[in-house]
Amino acid sequence: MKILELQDVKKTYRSRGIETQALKGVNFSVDEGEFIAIMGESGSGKTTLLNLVATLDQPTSGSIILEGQNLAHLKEKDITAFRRNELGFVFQTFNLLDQFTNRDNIYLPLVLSGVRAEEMKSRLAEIQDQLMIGDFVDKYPYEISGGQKQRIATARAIITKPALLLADEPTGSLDSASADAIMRLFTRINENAQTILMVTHSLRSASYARRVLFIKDGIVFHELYRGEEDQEAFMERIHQAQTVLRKKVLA
Ligand SMILES: Nc1ncnc2c1ncn2[C@@H]1O[C@H](COP(=O)(O)OP(=O)(O)OP(=O)(O)O)[C@@H](O)[C@H]1O
Repeated sequence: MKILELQDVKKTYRSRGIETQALKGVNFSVDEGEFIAIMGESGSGKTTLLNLVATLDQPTSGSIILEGQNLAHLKEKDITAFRRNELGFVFQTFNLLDQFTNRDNIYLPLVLSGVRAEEMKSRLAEIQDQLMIGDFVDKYPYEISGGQKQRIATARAIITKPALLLADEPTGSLDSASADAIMRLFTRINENAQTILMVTHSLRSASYARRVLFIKDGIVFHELYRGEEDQEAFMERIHQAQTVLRKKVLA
């Protein structure tokens, strides 16, 4: 079953009389239960793509079909409900609220959905150790580092058990041990049938995915499936593909 389909998606930004074509016709689909990494150089359109799927912005043309629903045909209130019930996000900016403790930031989406306090506690307990957030979960966001904020933001995104998890550079601010811990957690989430779409610059993080999409100048340029390969072999293949693709562009 397809959870997501993009058909000829284009996005042009217009600001101060300047037009930037960030996406020039993106086509791909995602089956339920996939774990996909999106790679591409800075400015290639990765965040734009994720924001469109996250329903935070609309394409200039083309269709985005999420769980069988064309987003362009949904009313704003249905989109809000959809976002809350089906999607989880980890943004580059984290979007944590400084007036709440980290714990309350993590609980916030559950509070909004009316989940009981006991249930919130037990859900946090399931992920707290792997995210290594126990020591600062009762501090405030302004009291912790960028990498620690990233892990709190990740906890908030996954605590609702979203059908589709969208993550923009979820390991961007982390050392390699913390990055590996997050990627192992993503793998566990994915094994529980949740779908993941993750933007990353990290070869190592990408090698945890089952498929890698390469985006270049606003289009999907290439893709790799992991198949039966182990992570090391897949990482090597992603690296080779990157090198070849870069050369092709320069040639
Ligand atoms: N709000 C905006 N207004 C105008 N142009 C924008 C806006 N957001 C992004 N762009 C432009 O669209 C293009 C794609 O940007 P995007 O942020 O999607 O790239 P990216 O691949 O995520 O880059 P990075 O890896 O650096 O985060 C870039 O040329 C960027 O300058």
